Amino acid sequence: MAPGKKGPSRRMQHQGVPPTLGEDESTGKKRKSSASTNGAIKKRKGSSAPAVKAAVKGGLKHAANSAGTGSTKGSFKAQQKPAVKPQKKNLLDPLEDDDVSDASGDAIDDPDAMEDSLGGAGLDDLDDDELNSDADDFDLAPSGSDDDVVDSDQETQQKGVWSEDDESDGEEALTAANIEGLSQKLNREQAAEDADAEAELQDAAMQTNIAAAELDGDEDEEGGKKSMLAPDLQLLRTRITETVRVLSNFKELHDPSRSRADYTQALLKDICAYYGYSPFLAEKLYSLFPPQEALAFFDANETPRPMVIRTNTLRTHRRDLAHALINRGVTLEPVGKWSKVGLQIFESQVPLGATPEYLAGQYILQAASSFLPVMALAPQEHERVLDMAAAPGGKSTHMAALMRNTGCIFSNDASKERSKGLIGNIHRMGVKNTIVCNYSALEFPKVMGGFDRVLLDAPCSGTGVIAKDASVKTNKAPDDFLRLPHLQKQLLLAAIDSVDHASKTGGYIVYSTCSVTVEENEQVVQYALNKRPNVRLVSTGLVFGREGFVKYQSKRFHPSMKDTRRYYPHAYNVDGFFVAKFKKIAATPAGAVRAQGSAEAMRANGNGAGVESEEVDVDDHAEIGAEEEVEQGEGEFGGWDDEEDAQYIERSMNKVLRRKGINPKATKSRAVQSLNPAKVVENGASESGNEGGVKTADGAANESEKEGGVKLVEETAALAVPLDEVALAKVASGDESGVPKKASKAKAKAADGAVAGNSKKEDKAKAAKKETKVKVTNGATEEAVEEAKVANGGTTKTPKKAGKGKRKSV
Ligand SMILES: C[S@@+](CC[C@H](N)C(=O)[O-])C[C@H]1O[C@@H](n2cnc3c(N)ncnc32)[C@H](O)[C@@H]1O
Repeated sequence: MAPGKKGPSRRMQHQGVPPTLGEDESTGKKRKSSASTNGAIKKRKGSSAPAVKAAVKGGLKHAANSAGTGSTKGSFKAQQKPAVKPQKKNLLDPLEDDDVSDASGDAIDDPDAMEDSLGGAGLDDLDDDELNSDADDFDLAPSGSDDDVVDSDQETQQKGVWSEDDESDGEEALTAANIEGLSQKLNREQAAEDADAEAELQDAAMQTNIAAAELDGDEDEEGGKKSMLAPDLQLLRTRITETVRVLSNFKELHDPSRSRADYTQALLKDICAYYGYSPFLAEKLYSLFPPQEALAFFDANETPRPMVIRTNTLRTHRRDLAHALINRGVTLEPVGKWSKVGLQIFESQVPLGATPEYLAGQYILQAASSFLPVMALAPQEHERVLDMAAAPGGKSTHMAALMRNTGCIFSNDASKERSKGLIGNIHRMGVKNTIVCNYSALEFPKVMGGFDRVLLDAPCSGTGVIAKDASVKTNKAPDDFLRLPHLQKQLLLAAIDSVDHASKTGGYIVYSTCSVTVEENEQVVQYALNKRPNVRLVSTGLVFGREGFVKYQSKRFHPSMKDTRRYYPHAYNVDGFFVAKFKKIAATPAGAVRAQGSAEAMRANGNGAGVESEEVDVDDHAEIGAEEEVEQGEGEFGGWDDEEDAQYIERSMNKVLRRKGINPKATKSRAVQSLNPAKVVENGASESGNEGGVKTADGAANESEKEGGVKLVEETAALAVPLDEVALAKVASGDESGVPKKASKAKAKAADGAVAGNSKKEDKAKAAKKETKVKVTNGATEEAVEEAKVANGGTTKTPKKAGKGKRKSV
């Protein structure tokens, strides 16, 4: 629903049985939303709130502004009510509805909740159970403040009851002789009041009309007055639609006095006002689509995606689960032919996060788009698989089901807190082939390598899930789209380097985000292709989704980028998502790994925690890598290069500043420095973790970058728990297949996720690491950095100079 529109609570609406989620874009928009979930409710609440707040605030400003523009004090006060109140009520009522309907108390597992269409699948399809199928089958105010507003309200009331006129009237004795006269007088006064009220209403309406006229693109003559008027959402909408219409057929329809840029500028302004986006993000998202489609995208972000559950085929069959839930009064349908385990929920009498079936682990609440990366990865039975950023476990548990609890999954997440949810889901869902670890994924493959497949469901900006988290509309800044991609690139290289190219069954890496920006998707993939020529993009095998960009603005990507897949809420009624699948065709050269500090770290560490030579055959890689390095020539092939990245980041920052009319050189001292990429590296996406810099779409955000570096780095250090201290969910089953020797030794310690005692050596190293990292963040010298590196086994990021020295000594 567009902001400001009033309607019955979504929960109250009977949805009937809409077509199922699917692959057909053309049908994607026909479906109405389904039963609310907590997630969906929160999302809707969140998505309306900024616009509502803005509108209400705007309304107050509007009223106050009238006072500042010539109204008498009295009339200003009297005007406020009609000008503000109706709109306030209109806008807030739906939120109240939502609050009431928020009682269902579910949505625990995956913050994702979704929708889409592919038509056709009915309950008859329920026996297409994934258990029996192949994983690959998937197919204010100038003069007035708020206080003034309150005062004026009170004064208006007083005048009505205790004005001098009233007092004298009240004292005049009521007699038979004067009763008629007094009555007439009262009538006259009443009529005068009514006329005043009417005039005020008209005045208020006229002001709205003034706003409307201004919406037509007229320049604001009174400087600032325009922005203080309440936005008339209906008029805004009309103007947005009209501007889009002109932009879609510019040649024929445009006013010759206005350029395309003028229209676009005006449209973006309206989009920000109507939907509540920051100008920066509105432009970024708008630029992904033609105007008409951009509008559909922004609209789709105002509506929650349908709720979907994924059947846990380790515990039940979809048909059985469907029947059990139908018996509890749940209206559902298969999600679409593309999934054999998804059920779309249209209505539920029971909280879906607390049914006996849920508690028994028969399903997980999971957005449809979250199925896709796992389907693309297609893990096979008996394989060794790494889920690099796994919490809260929606994808790990899906992988376990596809692998029928065989082989071994390493489910890693840098957030200890979120890892608890991951462990909970693993236990609830009867997953027994999974080891939970708590590293920054940047530490891989130092921690362990040689995997058959790796999933990197990367921390991202969340621009694909705005319907779920409306704060994304305003809380993203340009540097987020530098910092996050920087981290994502590093993580992706680590993912590639963790895969065994010689795997008999695999050798695949899937990279996914719930973001739609090019910076976090195609650019990251392209970076990996540049830095790791030993990987190729391959088909995801997913039956729907748009091709990734090969061209975007002035950027050109490798033609194989067509193999990647983009998902949009307006196109498929699923969360915005991106999926890329790589095949590793040769070992990563040692030089490249060394450039990341991994191989180097391994040696300095005497072969890092949990690493067994047969699992990561460093020497083997080194040998093959050396050959390849000769073939490819030095410098063409390597790990990430912070200096190079820093230059890209600075160039990008300068561009942004120039676009804003700021001279980057002139601002070097402040604006640029405040966004200094070096600072970003120190504070965030660096060293053994990205934690300081990472905000994840689903709330895994580590806000500590705002809280100061010390806390952040302490957390970072604490997160780097060696594998021996890891929660070994697998232990519960006694199954040790695929567990490295060191890891399996520690199993008893970690069965319940508790961290058992460390060896003294590890404690010392950790303490030194923590201490030194704090120093570094506080502006430590190169020596301290170097010292940190030594204490840390070489993993701390070192200034290039120091780094070189260290490398020489290796
Ligand atoms: C998109 S969420 C993952 C969702 C998960 N794959 C699922 O399906 O349930 C991203 C995760 O990355 C984690 N994360 C952030 N930085 C990380 C890092 N450097 N290493 C590993 N995990 C990281 C966050 O804690 C968050 O849980």
